[in-house]
Amino acid sequence: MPKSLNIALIGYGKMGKIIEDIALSRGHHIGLKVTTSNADYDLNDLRDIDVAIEFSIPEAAVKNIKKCLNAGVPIAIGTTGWYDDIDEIVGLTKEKDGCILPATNFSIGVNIFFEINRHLAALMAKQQQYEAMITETHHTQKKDAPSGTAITLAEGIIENSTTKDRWTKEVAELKSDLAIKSLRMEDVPGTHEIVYDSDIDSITITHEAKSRKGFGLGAVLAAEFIADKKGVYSMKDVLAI
Ligand SMILES: NC(=O)C1=CN([C@@H]2O[C@H](COP(=O)(O)OP(=O)(O)OC[C@H]3O[C@@H](n4cnc5c(N)ncnc54)[C@H](OP(=O)(O)O)[C@@H]3O)[C@@H](O)[C@H]2O)C=CC1
Ligand SMILES: O=C(O)C1=N[C@H](C(=O)O)C[C@H](O)C1
Repeated sequence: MPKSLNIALIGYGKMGKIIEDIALSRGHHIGLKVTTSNADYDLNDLRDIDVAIEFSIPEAAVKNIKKCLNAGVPIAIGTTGWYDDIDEIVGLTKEKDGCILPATNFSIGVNIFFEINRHLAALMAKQQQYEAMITETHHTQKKDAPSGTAITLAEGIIENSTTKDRWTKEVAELKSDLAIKSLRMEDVPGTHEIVYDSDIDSITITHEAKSRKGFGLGAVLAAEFIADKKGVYSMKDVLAI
């Protein structure tokens, strides 16, 4: 068992509640829960906190991350849809000698899927008869589209591709565009599919979350990993992949 931690759950919705159960089952304590009712919490509320786990809303994530950095509390960040500000947050982390671990997806399976995606994209770089497309499907309450995971998958393809140089929503207008299609359906925790299609055949790889438990477990593993660290980490560090 890891050292028992006093954890702040910043965002206590669908994910926050699952993370609470997993954290308690691993011997941790929840010292602070933040929702809209106490979103104005301050540095004093973070005083005895060992590590924070942030699963809130895209508009609130940056403010929450800054509060943790100013309080010297390491933070694992699950919220998606705020990544335009990542450079500022990485800069602030260095300036404050703080610790962050952002992940568009904390599940172990998805992080293995990210590696498979990069490898497949590198193989496909020489096979230009195949056209790539990403589809993500999520529950109807999801606020952002495309999903953070789909954007990470797209970045993995673009880095390894000789033809794709940007991702686009829904349709590829140019040959150099990689389309991400977003579907919303009742109760789907998160499914990501990449299709390489040609006139002759198609290759599809899919990750389908059966519940939110995998995201929650990964977030707690990440919090345990960063609790005594400084710097900028990813799930690759946690899983040593
Ligand atoms: N990285 C990953 O592995 C995963 C990421 N996510 C992402 O995590 C985020 C949260 O998902 P989910 O739990 O499903 O969402 P929910 O809508 O179920 O929960 C959001 C929570 O954030 C709270 N909140 C709202 N405003 C603030 C604020 N200013 N400060 C702190 N908390 C606030 C809400 O409060 P109230 O209860 O009062 O409304 C609620 O408790 C999303 O961005 C989602 O995309 C989701 C799953 C996995
Ligand atoms: O909002 C969600 O639910 C999820 N969000 C993350 C994302 O945007 O990729 C991760 C997961 O797919 C569930």
